[in-house]
Amino acid sequence: MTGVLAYESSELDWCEDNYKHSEHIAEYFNTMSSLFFFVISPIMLYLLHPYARERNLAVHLVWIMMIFVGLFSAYFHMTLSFMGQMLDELSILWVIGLCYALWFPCRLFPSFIKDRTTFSRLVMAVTVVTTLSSFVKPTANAYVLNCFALHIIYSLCLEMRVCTDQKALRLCWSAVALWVLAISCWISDRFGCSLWQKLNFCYLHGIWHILIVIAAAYASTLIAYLDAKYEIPYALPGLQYWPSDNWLFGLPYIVLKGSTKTQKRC
Ligand SMILES: CCCCCCCC/C=C\CCCCCCCC(=O)N[C@@H](CO)[C@H](O)/C=C/CCCCCCCCCCCCC
Ligand SMILES: [Ca+2]
Ligand SMILES: [Zn+2]
Repeated sequence: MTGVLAYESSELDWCEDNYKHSEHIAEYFNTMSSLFFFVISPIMLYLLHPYARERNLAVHLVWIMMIFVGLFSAYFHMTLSFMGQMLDELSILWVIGLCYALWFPCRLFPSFIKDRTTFSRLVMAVTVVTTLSSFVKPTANAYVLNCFALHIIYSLCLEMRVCTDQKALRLCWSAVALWVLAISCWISDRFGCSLWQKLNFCYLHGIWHILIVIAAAYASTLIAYLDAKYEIPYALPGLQYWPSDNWLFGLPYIVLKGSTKTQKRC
């Protein structure tokens, strides 16, 4: 057991120099940038509360679990332990599973699935199997997770093809652009480390942490907004940005201009 908790017991080691700034923290900047999850998650919990209250309080689990993703990510980069790696990757997998169960559009369900409860059970089964398989070849886990990201983007493209809502389209492009920037940093840190070491700039993985949490905030709000338009149309959902709609950068959230509760569709 102590083996998997030991410092540097993971096969992964990111580009940032180890123990450069602290003898107890393997990758200082990567650890500190994981704390960004603690900043964004409570804000998103607060901003999405009106939508969650109307639609399903389980929506709050997404950003509660993202706090754990940040915690496990910080623990992983602090220790580079195998336990840290698995906690980091499996917590991401379970957040993605939860997002699928909550928000994947009914009209994109496989034909043999008739309702969200059955779909959620299928997602649960896939998540459990993926969790167990992740111990077979742990170095492949990150690539499997990135494949889920590609499927999310593909599903978003299907949804946006029929969307004429300019605010939703802008949010979609912003989310995709942030993801492209984030994944470029992740790949560059993974495969271009010798170049970045020559340039004395080994912080790309830390920058990935900051960009991916914002991309997740954008993408999850967009999917929740499309879901709200379909499932609770009487609540007249709209999109706004915090702290101000007029700022170039802000966190998106859903405003509900109507209120009466009626029967949900799925
Ligand atoms: C219908 C589904 C809607 C889904 C909405 C999006 C839900 C967001 C879910 C997860 C958030 C990702 C959190 C990333 C944590 C990063 C921690 C980390 O750096 N881990 C690395 C090791 O330190 C590890 O190597 C990373 C592995 C890859 C993770 C891939 C995450 C995919 C995130 C998907 C984000 C969607 C963005 C879509 C943009 C249009
Ligand atoms: Ca390192
Ligand atoms: Zn990381």
